[in-house]
Amino acid sequence: MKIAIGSDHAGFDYKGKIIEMLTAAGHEVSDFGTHSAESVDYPTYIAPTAEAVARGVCERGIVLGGSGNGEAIVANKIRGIRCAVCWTLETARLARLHNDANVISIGQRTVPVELALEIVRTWLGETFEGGRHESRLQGIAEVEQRVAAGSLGAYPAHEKTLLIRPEHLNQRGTLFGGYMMQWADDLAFTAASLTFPKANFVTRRVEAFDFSSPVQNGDIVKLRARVAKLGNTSTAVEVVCVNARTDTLVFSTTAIMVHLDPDGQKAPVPQ
Ligand SMILES: O=C(CO)[C@H](O)[C@H](O)COP(=O)(O)O
Repeated sequence: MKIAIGSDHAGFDYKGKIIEMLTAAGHEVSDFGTHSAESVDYPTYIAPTAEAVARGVCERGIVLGGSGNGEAIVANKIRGIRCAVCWTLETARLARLHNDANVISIGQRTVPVELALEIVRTWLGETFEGGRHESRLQGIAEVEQRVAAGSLGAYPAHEKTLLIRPEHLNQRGTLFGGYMMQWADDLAFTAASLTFPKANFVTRRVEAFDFSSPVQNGDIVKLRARVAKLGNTSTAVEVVCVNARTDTLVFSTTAIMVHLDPDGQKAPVPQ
């Protein structure tokens, strides 16, 4: 079986031991890191591990950390992933029988190594029971679909894709940040206004713009804005910009949009 595995520093030791065991048993293991016990942030390694399973590149995934909780949280953000935290043989068994978990998460600081290895063997050895659990998995899939469609959970995202042309460049030949600031403010306004159509928003402020990677002529950038929080008279809109050619973050910021009544006074955001 093709198995994806990933951990942070706190799960690094068990990751190596699990890889050894799986390889010896004839499985093909893709190791998504981390590659040392140096402290790292687990989403960097867990998201690609879970993604490999979601995309069908690997059939199953194993994620590890200190407790395994944060790792499971990350994995479960990826559409199509059902990740269960396992700390006993029973939780490993049920992860398959009831949840058809395609990823499991183990906390290296919570279980002895022999038990961790047995958890993996148990989970791999069991089969989904089906029956009454089928409709529950169907329910999970429907929740995912509604979240993706924006009808459940967070406020919907609004996107804008831009091709960077020569007229957008500064004297150094990279994107002039002022254009980006205008596009970000426009999109934040659009996202707030489409989320609360009865409101009359103006921008109160936009938090720091920290351009973490330059944008070149011919690059394609994607801006995404989403209402993150609703206050009484204002909303906070998250804006994220990614260079779609290089898949790197260009910046992320938050815009505060205030609703004004017909007299130009701050007023509760109408819903
Ligand atoms: O399990 C985890 C997340 O749920 C992490 O591995 C854990 O939080 C890492 O902690 P530290 O930075 O103190 O080593």
